[in-house]
Amino acid sequence: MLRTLHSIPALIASLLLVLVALTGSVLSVFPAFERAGATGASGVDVATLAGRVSARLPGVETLVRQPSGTIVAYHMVGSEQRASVIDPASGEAVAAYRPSATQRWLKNLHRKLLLDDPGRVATGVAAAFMLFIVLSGLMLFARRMGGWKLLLGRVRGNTLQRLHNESARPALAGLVLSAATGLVMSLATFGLIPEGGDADPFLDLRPSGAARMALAQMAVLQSVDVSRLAQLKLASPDDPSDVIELETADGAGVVDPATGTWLAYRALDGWQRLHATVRMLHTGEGLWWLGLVLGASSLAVPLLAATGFLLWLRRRQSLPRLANNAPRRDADTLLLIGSETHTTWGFATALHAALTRAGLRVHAAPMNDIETPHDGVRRLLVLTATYGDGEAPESARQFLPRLARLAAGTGVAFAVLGFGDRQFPHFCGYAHQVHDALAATGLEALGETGTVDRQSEPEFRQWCKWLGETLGVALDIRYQPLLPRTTALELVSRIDYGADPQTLTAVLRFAPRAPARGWRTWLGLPRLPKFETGDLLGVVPPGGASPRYYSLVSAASDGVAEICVRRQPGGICSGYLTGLSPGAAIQAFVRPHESFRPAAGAAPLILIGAGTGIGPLIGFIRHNSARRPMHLYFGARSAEDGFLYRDELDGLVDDCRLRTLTTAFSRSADRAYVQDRLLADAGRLRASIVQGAQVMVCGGRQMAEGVAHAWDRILEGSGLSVAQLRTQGRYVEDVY
Ligand SMILES: Cc1cc2nc3c(=O)[nH]c(=O)nc-3n(C[C@H](O)[C@H](O)[C@H](O)COP(=O)(O)O)c2cc1C
Repeated sequence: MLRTLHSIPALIASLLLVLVALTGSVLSVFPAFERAGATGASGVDVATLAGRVSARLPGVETLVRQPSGTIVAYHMVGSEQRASVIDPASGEAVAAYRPSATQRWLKNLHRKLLLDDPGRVATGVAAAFMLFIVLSGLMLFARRMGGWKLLLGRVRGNTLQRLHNESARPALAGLVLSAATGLVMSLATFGLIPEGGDADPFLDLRPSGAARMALAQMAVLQSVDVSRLAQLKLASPDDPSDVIELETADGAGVVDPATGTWLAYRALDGWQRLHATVRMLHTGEGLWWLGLVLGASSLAVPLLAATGFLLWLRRRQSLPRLANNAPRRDADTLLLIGSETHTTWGFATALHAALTRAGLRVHAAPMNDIETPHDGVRRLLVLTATYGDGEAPESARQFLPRLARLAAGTGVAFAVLGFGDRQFPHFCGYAHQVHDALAATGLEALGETGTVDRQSEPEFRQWCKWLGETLGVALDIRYQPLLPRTTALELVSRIDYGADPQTLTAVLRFAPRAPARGWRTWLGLPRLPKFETGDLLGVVPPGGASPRYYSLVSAASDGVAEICVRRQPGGICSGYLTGLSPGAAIQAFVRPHESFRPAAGAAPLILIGAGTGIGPLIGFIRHNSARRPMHLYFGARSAEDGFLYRDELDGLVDDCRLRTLTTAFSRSADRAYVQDRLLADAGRLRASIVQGAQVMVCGGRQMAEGVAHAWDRILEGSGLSVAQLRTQGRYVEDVY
């Protein structure tokens, strides 16, 4: 709900917001410029200034201090009124005062869209929208990050999500301030909040005598520093009954020209002070640096509007259209889905179709729509993703609070399948919470919570198989992940490792397949898709339905797509790839894997891999032209069997791209695993981590679990843990 509310106004108001924000950004620069050009008047009191100016400009009527500090005198020359910029040190007019026409035009555009009241209303509404969007966006962002305390943590998600959130974060405070102060100013314009200063005007005040005191001698004027001056209107020389009017940052009053003392004075009331402060905070007039900060924040608005719109569009497009969704009242099975970026819906759709084909009446709905199941419901199936720090995704946010209010169910069995990512400390944490909460209401659990890591299709199928067996129905799952457009790649070289042809490992290098002829060849096309080392190459074997993913060793800038593939017994895709000869072509696509990249900076990298897991790690080392300290722990069967990239690694050590290479061979006399090598180097590794090192692990799940366990031992007593490092993005894995 919040998300929808958050997107729709963003869509409607985005153009208006962008216009108001951009004009605000440009306007924010003026106070800084004016401030730079203003002649300083610090330490001078108003009496001295007025004395100096009246000596130099006998026809002076009014002195005005601009928020930038510039003093402007309005004075008569003959019968003509002029405005001049004054040098406070001498009282001399140094230039004619000409306010910028561009600035005035921009202000009109910013405040009222060059219209009158309708424009003012529109910009007022825009300010209110902006405030709403920024505050609701902030709440969503905090939830996604796992709480307010983690607001400054590492932003995760795809490129678009990260671009949106990372550009929003530094701009948020500035945008809240701009929008809130803009809103207050608009409300005041339309009289919806008081402006203050309602007291009666000063009327009929007369000088106490005919003789006038010299301005420089007047006590009241002496007591006001020029930096507090707003306006000083002098008494007319031709009218003996005229008085002096003085407005300062603190109040306004009338000064007796005969004595230089107050005839009347009134300090600003609370509302006037509030509006003065709000105006200063909004415009930066009088606080130029804040103006620049707010202007810079507003620059983020077009980017946020564009990325927010694209994210909203993506979410809409990925919403499923469920065929044959049974009405809730007829259903015997409830299928509840907790999802944020909708991939879980793809799995739910396949399960829904299979259960329906098996003869069940299935009603699928977002988890937030939970209601007390009616009498005909026999089973409740929950498929949910996890976000933040083990928390609910958007469409499940209301689930647990609502469940707590529902009547305890009977005769309903339930099963929960979690979708998550093992790289997060609370893998499928929310699914586990849901399981426990359902069990606590007295429902019967069909089994333990199932989990699916990174949308793994085999793991999903395995759970469905278990579910089918448990329910006693045959489930024919026809899950079809939506595949991106594929590119034809041609195998240009291969190097084989391993003694046993059944389990050999091949390093395969592909280049984009050039069309036989045509304009694309002339233009130097085709090209490789964009990818970085560590991204995944998705390959669909001929006749296969779903892709297998291989970590990319190379980056697109290397001109080839290089992967390491181990032939798995019975593996369709690995068998297909390791059976290719140079010249053969495959269809492939790239899936970014942004969380598996070396962090920016020069901190050491500790790379740990076994078997084909060395692939992306050697890719990072190859690209280490800055000679950042990199240490590789590599595990294989033996120096003769499975020691991938052996010669190249020696070269990389000589070249200092790789500082240290530590090997662990599981089938040699000195039998060891990478974990053993890590534990042997515990002291050095702990020191490295304390200095900010990042750990990158790539390989099979068992190895990764053993390595994480070893690291927890290594970090004992350091005040750090693998879980903490993961949250900081300093312990990342590519596990299969
Ligand atoms: C910002 C963010 C936070 C995440 N937090 C977790 C987490 O704490 N635990 C977990 O197992 N998975 C986490 N994930 C992974 C998602 O749960 C996983 O990708 C899931 O398949 C997404 O499903 P959906 O597309 O239906 O929302 C997170 C993903 C993102 C983008």
